[in-house]
Amino acid sequence: MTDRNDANAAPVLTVRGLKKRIGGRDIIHGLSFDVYGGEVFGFLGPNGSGKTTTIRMLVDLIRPTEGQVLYDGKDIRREHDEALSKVGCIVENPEMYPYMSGWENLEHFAAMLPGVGAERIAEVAALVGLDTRIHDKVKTYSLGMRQRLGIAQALLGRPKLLILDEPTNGLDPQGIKELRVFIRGLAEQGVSVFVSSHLLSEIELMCDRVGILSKGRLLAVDRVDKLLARSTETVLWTASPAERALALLLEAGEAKLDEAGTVSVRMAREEAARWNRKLLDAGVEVHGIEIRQPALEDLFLELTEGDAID
Ligand SMILES: Nc1ncnc2c1ncn2[C@@H]1O[C@H](COP(=O)(O)OP(=O)(O)OP(=O)(O)O)[C@@H](O)[C@H]1O
Repeated sequence: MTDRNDANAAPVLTVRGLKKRIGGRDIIHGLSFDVYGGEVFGFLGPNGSGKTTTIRMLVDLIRPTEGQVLYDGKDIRREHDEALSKVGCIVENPEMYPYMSGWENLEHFAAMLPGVGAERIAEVAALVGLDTRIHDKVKTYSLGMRQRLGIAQALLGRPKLLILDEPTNGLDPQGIKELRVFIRGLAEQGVSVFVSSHLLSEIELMCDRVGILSKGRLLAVDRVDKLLARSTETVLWTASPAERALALLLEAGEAKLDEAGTVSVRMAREEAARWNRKLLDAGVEVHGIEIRQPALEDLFLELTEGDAID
């Protein structure tokens, strides 16, 4: 994994000051970020945070109120066709004809793209692992296969960036795993992927960087490991009397006592020894300490707390 702060890395997608106002209400409040060549960028936010609205602006389905979207330096307003030729996108469920075969569906879309013929259709079918079933009718495909056919369609025009809106929706864990492997494979071949999700855990493992969206604002954009370094560990004490341990640890932070009698509190690993001594000095018997690594999910939930119910 390369460090995307490298000044020489060229962005495939550049977004600057992107805003959307609908019906007098600001939905998107000025997003700015870049997606670089060959990286997988996760666009994360709870339901209703504005992911789909943003993606619609990125692919020119709706017009931004303000701001700029550039693909490979080409502005989607001023150099519309050239800019959009760099991007393949699946927003929600792609339209497929169930009574036609996968191949016929791809042929249908290829007809709109100059220079895309049978050879490229065979290539994308193989790329998404549908080569053995490509001549079967789409109505016989599983959801995962339909999804892959949608991706094949988006890849027909050899885009530099693939945009996927909530691609894990409706997939079982095996399907999610396959999608992850596939997306990483695409990135390794130099195709950048922008993938949105409301469930961090499902895409954390496939992304180089993530942007966390809440109420139309990007709260953080960084590499997964750097985001993790920002969050603190949780320390769990099994001690008795547990209530006494809780009372003391409440001085350290928002300590909680669970039904099993374990007191948990978020604190840096280095702090744990000092607080443990305090417990012992106060006559609390400590039976065990566990330091739990922060999960990106915790940081995500913390940053976006309360967002989904707004
Ligand atoms: N055409 C519209 N008119 C009015 N409000 C809209 C419109 N489109 C989106 N919104 C509002 O903008 C906010 C963001 O919606 P959006 O669909 O972009 O969120 P999302 O993050 O994609 O969520 P979800 O995953 O639920 O689709 C929501 O509060 C939604 O109600």
